[in-house]
Amino acid sequence: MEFLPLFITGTLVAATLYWFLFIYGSAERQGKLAVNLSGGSISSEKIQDKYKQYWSFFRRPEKIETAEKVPDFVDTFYNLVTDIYEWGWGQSFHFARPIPGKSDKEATRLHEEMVADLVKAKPGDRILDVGCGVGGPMRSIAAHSKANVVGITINDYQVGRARLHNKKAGLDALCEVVCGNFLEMPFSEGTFDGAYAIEATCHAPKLEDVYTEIYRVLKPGSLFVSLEWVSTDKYDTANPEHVKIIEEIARGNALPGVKSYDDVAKAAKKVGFQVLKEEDLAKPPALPWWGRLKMGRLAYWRNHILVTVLAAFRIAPKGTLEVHEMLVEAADYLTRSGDAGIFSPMHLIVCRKPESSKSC
Ligand SMILES: C=C(CC[C@@H](C)[C@H]1CC[C@H]2C3=CC[C@H]4[C@H](C)[C@@H](O)CC[C@]4(C)[C@H]3CC[C@]12C)C(C)C
Ligand SMILES: C[S@@+](CC[C@H](N)C(=O)[O-])C[C@H]1O[C@@H](n2cnc3c(N)ncnc32)[C@H](O)[C@@H]1O
Repeated sequence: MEFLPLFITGTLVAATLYWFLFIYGSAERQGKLAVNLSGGSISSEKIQDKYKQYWSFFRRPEKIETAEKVPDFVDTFYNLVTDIYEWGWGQSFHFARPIPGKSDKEATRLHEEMVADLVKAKPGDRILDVGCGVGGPMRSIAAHSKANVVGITINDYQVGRARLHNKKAGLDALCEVVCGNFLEMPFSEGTFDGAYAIEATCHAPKLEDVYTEIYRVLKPGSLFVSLEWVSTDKYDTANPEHVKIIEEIARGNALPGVKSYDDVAKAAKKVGFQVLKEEDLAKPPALPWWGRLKMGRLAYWRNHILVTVLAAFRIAPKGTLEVHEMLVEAADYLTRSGDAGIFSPMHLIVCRKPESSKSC
C-alpha cells in the first residue's frame, strides 16, 4: 500500500542527493566536488586545531609584535579554504566587475585579460603572477597573450591544484607554478618582462616589502600591474560600524590589516616604481563587485546544509563546518563594505621599473 508515492519520493531524494554530492561542482562546473572537500595539505584530524590557531592569530593581526608569522598563517588559511573556494566560486580567487549580458565566468576572464593587456604581455615574454592561487588568472593570461607565466604561491596545496589544472587545460607548456614566499622570491634580479598581482599582495604585512621584491625581479623598463584590497576615502575611522566591517574583512580573509587607498601609490613610488596609472575600478559606473556575493546568499545556506551533512557523516573533515561558517561571515562583511562604499578589492595601479634605476 502507498508503495508508489514512497518509491517516487525516495528516488527523488536519492537523485537530489546524488546531484548535490557528485554532479554539483564548482562555479566553473569542473574541479571540486562537495565530497572531495579537504583541508589542503593539513591532515583531516588537525583541521579543527589549525582553524582555531588561525582564528585567534587574526583576531588582532596588526597588533602582533612580529610580522614574520603572517605568511605561515596565510598558508594555513589557504589550506583551509582552497577547496571551498574552488567548489563554490571557481578557479579564480578574485572579484570582477559584472558585465551586463555576460556570465560571472566570462566577466572574470575579461577582467584577467585586461590585466594581461595592461602589463603588455606578448608571446615569448616571461611574466610573473604574484600570489597565483590555483592559477585561474594565469591560464586566462597565458591563453590570451601566449606569454609564459610563472606563478608563485605560499601554499603548496595550491601548487598541486594549479599544476593539475594547467595540464588539464593544455597550458602547462606556458604556465609554471612555484611554491614560495613573495616577500623573498626564489628568482634572480631582472628576470621578468612583466609582473601582476591580483588580490594577493593584501596578504603582505607591508606593501613596500612585496613591491621591493617585485621591483627587484623585473627587467628595467617593464611593467607591474596590481589589483589591491583597500579601504576607500569613504572609510571613517571614527565610525565604529566602519571599523568593525574592515576588521572583520581582515579576519575572514587572512589580512594583516587593510591598507588605505592612498598607501598604494606611496608604496610603489617608495620602492622606485614610476606610477603610470591609478584607478579604483570599483567606482561607479562599474556595477557592484559584491553583487555576486549578494546573489549567492541562498546558495551559501544550501552549501552550509550540505557541508553540515558531509561533516556529520565524516565525509568532510571535522572543522570544515567552522571554516565554511567563517566564509559565510566574510561574504556578509564584504557585502556590507560594498554597500557602504568603504572598501574596494580592485584598486588598480600600473607601474614601470625605470630603464635606469638611478634615484633622483
Ligand atoms: C582575494 C581574496 C579572496 C576573494 C574571494 C575569491 C573570496 C572572498 C570570500 C569568499 C567566499 C565567501 C562565501 C563562500 C560560501 C559561503 C561558500 O559556500 C562557497 C565559497 C564562497 C562563495 C567563498 C568564495 C571565495 C570568496 C568570494 C582574499 C582572501 C584576499
Ligand atoms: C586571494 S588569492 C588570489 C589568487 C590569484 N591571484 C587569483 O586571483 O586567483 C591570494 C594568493 O596570494 C598567495 N599569497 C599570500 N601571501 C603570500 C606570500 N607571502 N607569498 C606567496 N604567495 C602568497 C596565496 O597563497 C594565494 O594564492
